[in-house]
Amino acid sequence: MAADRSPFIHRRWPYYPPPRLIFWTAVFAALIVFLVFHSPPPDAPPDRRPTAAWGGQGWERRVLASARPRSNSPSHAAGRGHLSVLVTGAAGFVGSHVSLALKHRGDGVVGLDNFNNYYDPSLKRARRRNLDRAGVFVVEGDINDAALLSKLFDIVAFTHVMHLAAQAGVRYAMKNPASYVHSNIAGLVGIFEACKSANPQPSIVWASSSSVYGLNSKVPFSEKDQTDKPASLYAATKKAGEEIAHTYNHIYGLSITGLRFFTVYGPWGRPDMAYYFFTKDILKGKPISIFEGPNHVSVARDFTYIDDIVRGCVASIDTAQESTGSGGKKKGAAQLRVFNLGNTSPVPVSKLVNILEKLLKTRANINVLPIPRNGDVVYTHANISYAMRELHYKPTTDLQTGLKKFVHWYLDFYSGNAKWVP
Ligand SMILES: O=C(O)[C@H]1O[C@H](OP(=O)(O)OP(=O)(O)OC[C@H]2O[C@@H](n3ccc(=O)[nH]c3=O)[C@H](O)[C@@H]2O)[C@H](O)[C@@H](O)[C@H]1O
Repeated sequence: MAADRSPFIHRRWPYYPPPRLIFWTAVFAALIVFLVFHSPPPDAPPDRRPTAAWGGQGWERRVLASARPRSNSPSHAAGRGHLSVLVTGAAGFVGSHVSLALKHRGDGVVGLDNFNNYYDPSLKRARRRNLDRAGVFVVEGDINDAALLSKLFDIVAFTHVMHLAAQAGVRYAMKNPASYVHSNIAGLVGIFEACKSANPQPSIVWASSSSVYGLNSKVPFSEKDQTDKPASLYAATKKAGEEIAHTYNHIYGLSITGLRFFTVYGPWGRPDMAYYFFTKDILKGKPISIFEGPNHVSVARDFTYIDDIVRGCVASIDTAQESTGSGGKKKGAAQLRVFNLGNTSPVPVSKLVNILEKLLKTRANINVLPIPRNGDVVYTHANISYAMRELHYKPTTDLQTGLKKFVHWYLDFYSGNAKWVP
């Protein structure tokens, strides 16, 4: 009888299933386990689902280890408690330097960066290797990913957020305006949203820009001056960021410090900036353009060396008061500050090129062109008395000294020998 041949009847326990059944059951179980551990949290909206780049137990362990401050950190010794800082844009120029400075003095640091290709991402990856070696884990993700930010704040009670991720570059805003809105407006709001909901709320220090002074002609630029004439979309998004900061401070009690950086340069810098691509082009014998203002006025910048900027950033963290809200509710007035971080010593771009020529021992092939109408301003000069008073900020590196360090790094880096020299 066919029924008698069936393996499933007339059997008594203990029952030993055939090997093929065991195999398929195991495959099925493994599939279920995989789906459970890789599916998004049920409340995550579909467009905010975690990507393969973050999540999982191993990832969380790395975040936690990176966020842990050293028990004998100077911040703790100075009575500021243990600091755990989320640094956005950590694989960027300023972000990588600030992350290392904080880590070296014993603070916990977690980096966040989307490694976009605005400029050569291999430079960002090289910076990330430096950070890895120092024990800073850089999460690969976007500041617009609300689920990722909320996850990071679930895992770590960050005391501070150093928000340096942005779409940089004044002239590129003509080519890709949407990227400025995405990063500098939507991304900033995303960061403030995550911070206001966090419990405890962190204090925030973020990068504004000297470009907010726009078409102002009164120099040096003071934080008290009006900033309602931005000359580029980049400047307009940074100015908008300052206003948005006011709103989040006012409604939610977030402690927020904005830093107006003045043309930051140095080792591990940004290849889209003039000093960097002038170096590259001079070495290649390619012509470079030096812009000049109306009536042949020299275009000049208050070039500021990276180490001075890092000291200003760290001092901003150390003097930031705590946010006053919790669970999205304000409990009292909170600190709101804006500082100029410049060098207070503007240098014409033609002088910068002279210094590079001497350092590179190569004559530049120069075209002098009228300044294009694409967002550039003729002159920047920071008044830094407020930062000197509140942050004890005091820039110490002149352009000659700073460019020497940059050129030294540049030659090493592109011959494959660059080591991190803080
Ligand atoms: O302080 C800021 O907030 C900004 O600083 C930086 O902007 P900028 O000061 O414009 O720097 P950068 O492009 O290096 O041009 C330097 C000089 O070279 C001149 N310049 C430029 C290109 C060229 O081909 N020729 C030339 O003369 C040019 O006219 C200018 O005078 C950051 O990029 C920006 O992200 C933002 O942080």
